[in-house]
This record gives sequence, C-alpha cells and structure tokens, in this order.
Amino acid sequence: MALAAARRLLLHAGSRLGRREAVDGARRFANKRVLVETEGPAVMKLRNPPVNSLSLECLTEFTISLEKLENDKSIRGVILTSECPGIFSAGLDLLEMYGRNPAHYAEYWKNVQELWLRLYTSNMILVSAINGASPAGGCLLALCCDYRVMADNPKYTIGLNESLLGIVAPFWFKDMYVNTIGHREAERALQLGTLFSPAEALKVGVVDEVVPEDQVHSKARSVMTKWLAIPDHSRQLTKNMMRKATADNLIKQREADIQNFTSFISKDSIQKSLHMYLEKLKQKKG
Ligand SMILES: CCCCCCCCCC/C=C/CC(=O)SCCNC(=O)CCNC(=O)[C@H](O)C(C)(C)COP(=O)(O)OP(=O)(O)OC[C@H]1O[C@@H](n2cnc3c(N)ncnc32)[C@H](O)[C@@H]1OP(=O)(O)O
Repeated sequence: MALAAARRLLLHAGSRLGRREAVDGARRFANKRVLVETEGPAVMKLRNPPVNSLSLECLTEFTISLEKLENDKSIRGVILTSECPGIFSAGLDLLEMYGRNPAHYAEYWKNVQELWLRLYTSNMILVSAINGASPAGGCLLALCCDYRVMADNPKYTIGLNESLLGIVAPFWFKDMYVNTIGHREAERALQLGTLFSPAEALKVGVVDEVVPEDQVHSKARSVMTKWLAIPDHSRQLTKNMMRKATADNLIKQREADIQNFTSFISKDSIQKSLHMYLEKLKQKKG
C-alpha cells in the first residue's frame, strides 16, 4: 500500500518535473535517484550515491522512469549509465536484505523482479555504458541490455558475485547469465562468484566492447545509432523470440520466487553472512 502511494506520488512529481524542464528547452526529467535525458539518444543515469545501490526507492524510481520512456513512442532506445564516479552500480541494496522483516523482504523482491522483467523484455534498444564497478545486481542491469560497453579500467569489475557473500543468485539471474556467456562459463563464474576485469569480461562475453574510459559514452552513442538503423518491428520480434522463454520462466513462478527469497534471506545463517560481509565492507575503510 505504502509503495503504491509512493509510486503515485513519484509519477506525479516526475511528470511535473518533466513538464517544467521541457519548458526550459532541456528535454529531460528526473527523480531523486534517476536522471533521464531525452535530447538525442535517451540516456538514463543512476545517481544514488555513494555506490548506486538499488534501494527500494531507487528501484521504484528506476521502474517509473523506464515506464515513462516506454510510453513515449518517440523514444526507441536508451543508454543506461551512472553519475556516480567509478561505480556503475553496487547492485541490490544490502540494507534492504539485512535486519528487516519478512514483509519487507517480500516487497523488496517483488520490486527487484518488476524492474528486471521490464528491463529484460523492454521493446526499446538498451545499451549500457558501464563506467564503473558493476557487481551482482549492477551486472544484472547491464546483462538486461542489448549491448554492453565497458570502460577499460582494471579497477572496475563486473560479475555475479553472490556466492562470495554467502548468498545464491536466483534462477533467473542464472538463466540470463547462461544466455549471455554459455552454460560452462556461467557455472564456473557463479560458483566462484567471479568479478571479471574489463579484459576478462570481454573475453568471456559478459561485455561486448571495452573502450578507453573517456570514450564509453561516445561509443555507446555510436552503438545506439547502429541499432536504431534496424527496423523496430523486426528487431523487437527477434528480441522477444530470444528472451520470452527466460522471462516467462519467472512470470509463471513469481509468487513462489518471492516466498523462496523471503525464507532464504530470513535464515539466521544468511543474515549472519550478510552481517559479516557488511562488516568487511566497513573495515575496508579503516
Ligand atoms: C536456494 C534458494 C535460493 C533463493 C533465492 C535467494 C536469492 C538471494 C539473492 C539476492 C541477490 C543479491 C544480488 C545483489 O546485488 S547483492 C549486493 C552485492 N553487491 C556487492 O557485493 C557490492 C559490495 N560493494 C562493493 O564491493 C564496493 O562498495 C564497491 C561497489 C566496489 C565500491 O567500493 P568503494 O570503495 O568505492 O565504496 P565502499 O565499499 O567504501 O562503499 C561505500 C558505502 O556504500 C556501502 N555499500 C556498498 N555496497 C553496498 C550495497 N550493495 N548495498 C548497500 N550498501 C553498500 C558500503 O558499506 C559503504 O557504506 P559506509 O559508508 O556506511 O561504510
């Protein structure tokens, strides 16, 4: 209920902002954590500092922004990137999965599923300009895209590292990984929780291209231009043919997946693992 109300408020605020900024001549709209520019190729920038973690609020704003773009028939493609220096996205917000109650976990997971389904099955062309670290849910966002360009900086890593946290990537994360890099590579990378450097990610196929850091955005734009030259109807039908079975696999068991997540994440042993991981992140500083 609370989330539905927040969603209505955000949609309302979003459209107000959209109108005001359009009058200023800059075609863009923004929520607090997501900025969307629609001048030229549309660009969606995550800005949830310090690490673009996907909190419930951030997920909601992201989903709403995507919905607005999908509803604008003049927009055929979106570049997904980050405004936080050195970070694409740190993935799901660990604080949404730690020390909360089952109802919260269920609500959070429903929103994770919702964003994934929208992104993965989007009719728009999605290109990610990966300009920073992209572990776990950050990698998931990138994997939803039709093409991934990553900055050539060995400090940035990408991959589904869930097993390093003592948690398990859900079957639909796994399915998408398999679709992208093949069964053997996915099996190994998932068990080891591998975080790939840009060069390794390119080699294994997690990303499609690695370019110097200052060229990530221009490359993403030129990729978008190429993809925009393809007729929408044939490209969309082809995308749907490639992705539908994977999305349907989750759609037919959404409720069971929410139940699985809620009972898994509520376990004492899993909460303990998350606690240790969060402590490790804190100690990194000291
Ligand atoms: C068999 C049954 C199966 C059932 C299904 C169960 C399914 C469960 C699966 C759940 C899926 C989860 C997917 C995820 O996405 S989990 C999140 C994984 N993310 C990570 O591991 C990233 C962790 N973060 C980092 O590695 C680094 O922070 C960074 C992104 C490389 C950036 O490093 P940097 O040095 O710049 O910054 P700091 O590390 O100092 O971080 C700054 C502060 O941000 C906090 N932080 C970092 N990441 C997160 C996060 N993901 N969520 C929340 N908060 C985060 C960090 O603690 C610092 O906070 P502080 O300033 O308060 O200390």
